[in-house]
Amino acid sequence: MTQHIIDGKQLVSDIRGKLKEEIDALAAEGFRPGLAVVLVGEDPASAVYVRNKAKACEQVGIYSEVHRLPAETTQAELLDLVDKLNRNTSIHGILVQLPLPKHISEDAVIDAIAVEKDVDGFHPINVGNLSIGKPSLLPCTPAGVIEIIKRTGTDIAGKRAVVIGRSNIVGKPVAMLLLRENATVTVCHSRTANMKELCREADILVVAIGKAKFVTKEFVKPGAIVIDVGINRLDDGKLAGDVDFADVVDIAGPITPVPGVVGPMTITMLLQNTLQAAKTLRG
Ligand SMILES: Nc1nc(=O)c2c([nH]1)NC[C@@H]1CN(c3ccc(C(=O)N[C@@H](CCC(=O)O)C(=O)O)cc3)C=[N+]21
Repeated sequence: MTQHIIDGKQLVSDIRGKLKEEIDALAAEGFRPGLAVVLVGEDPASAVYVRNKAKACEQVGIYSEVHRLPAETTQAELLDLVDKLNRNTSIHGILVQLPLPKHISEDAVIDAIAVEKDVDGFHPINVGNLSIGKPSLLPCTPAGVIEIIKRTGTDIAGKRAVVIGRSNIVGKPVAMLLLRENATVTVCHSRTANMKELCREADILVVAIGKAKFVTKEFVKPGAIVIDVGINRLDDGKLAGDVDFADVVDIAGPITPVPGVVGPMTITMLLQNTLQAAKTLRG
């Protein structure tokens, strides 16, 4: 019984295939979307993601450039680069990889990115537009989560959705997007009482808490959709999600394994955002 395990490869290749068609059509008109990725310092995990992003861009025909800056880069130097990228007309998306070294204010850097080029959807204007239901660039992981749920064939409207985690980059925006799809949304966090009982009410359970194998079968209603956003490196070097997959897989409905679905979908949504930004900026 594995047909309810969501196939990330299939999902991602479907969407990237459609993006490529659209990008090829733009190329025929002499226009090419461009993404700039900025990496400050030497975090090895970040280096892997940045390489994956560049590879994905190449796959669909998006121009990409990676700016690797030393860990000692000052905030002023980084802001100067962001300013140049804001004014560079062949760049339509700017992603500054987080976290940044402690001497640089992430807020200051995010605020400096042109709203139209903010393909992470982290700028306060994009966050605000999401929350009041106006068009905006959506944060990639949350947008990917909604896309995954929709592609299971589920009608989100009227469903009970529970999100575990309330971060600005995943939990809160996922809750906003589920609300926009007319789910009834509950957000759980470290101070939530009766978390298992609340989660067991969920038709859709999204887990972004950052604790390996936190969610066991006592959290899951039989047949519920389980989306695991966690990526935790275990002592043995393997990756594990926030969901104890082996424990939950037999009781859950459609479920995402880690690695394989949410991560690659995040990158796919980054490609989609870059295309969207490019079309907007082109006018
Ligand atoms: N400004 C900014 N935007 C981000 O979107 C951003 C960021 N900073 N900082 C770091 C996190 C992390 N992140 C991932 C994206 C894809 C995978 C991914 O594709 N993971 C593969 C496995 C990769 C592996 O083997 O390590 C998977 O889950 O199947 C993982 C993590 C984006 N992030």
